Amino acid sequence: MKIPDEFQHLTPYNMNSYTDSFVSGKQQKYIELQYYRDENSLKFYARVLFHVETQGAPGIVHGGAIASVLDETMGAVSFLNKMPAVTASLTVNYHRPLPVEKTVYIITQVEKTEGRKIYIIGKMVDKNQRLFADSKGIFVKVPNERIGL
Ligand SMILES: CCCCCCCCCCCCCCCC(=O)SCCNC(=O)CCNC(=O)[C@H](O)C(C)(C)COP(=O)(O)OP(=O)(O)OC[C@H]1O[C@@H](n2cnc3c(N)ncnc32)[C@H](O)[C@@H]1OP(=O)(O)O
Repeated sequence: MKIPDEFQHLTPYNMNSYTDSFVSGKQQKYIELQYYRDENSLKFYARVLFHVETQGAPGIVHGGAIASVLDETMGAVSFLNKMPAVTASLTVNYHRPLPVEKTVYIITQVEKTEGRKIYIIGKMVDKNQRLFADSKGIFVKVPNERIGL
């Protein structure tokens, strides 16, 4: 199935359930973000629109903004799979410049786990399946109380 069709079958995540995040919280006005869950898979999804305030070079979304959203969407997939974890390492490949004010879609998934390590991958594409960035990271499971749960 292709994005964004795939999103039509997903459950929108209640964005008011946690509103303190720098990336998705209520204080953040420059990135429009909606998360989605798929009850039947280990994937997590986001629809994202970066406003002009997130630009680095004129008209182009700052790579750090892209990395932040990928990081959180990757972290969220581990939480939702009941593996609270923190980012230990994150690699982002930027395949083409992302214009501001353009809607893109993120899919993240757990690739494998090894002890406390969770290997997570992500990708960001537009509605035509053009790849803007992809990512991989190692997240390390930590006790709930370490992250305020
Ligand atoms: C719920 C949905 C809501 C949706 C809506 C709201 C979302 C709401 C937010 C939710 C999602 C958060 C999304 C953002 C996620 C962050 O941004 S987390 C913040 C940034 N990251 C951090 O602060 C982590 C800082 N680092 C640390 O705390 C510690 O170094 C670590 C990573 C816990 C590891 O320390 P440790 O516990 O002492 O463990 P250690 O024995 O050193 O390592 C364990 C294993 O990991 C490996 N490892 C450690 N570091 C590395 C590394 N850098 N590279 C590779 N391997 C490593 C070790 O080699 C070891 O491997 P094994 O020997 O077991 O094979």
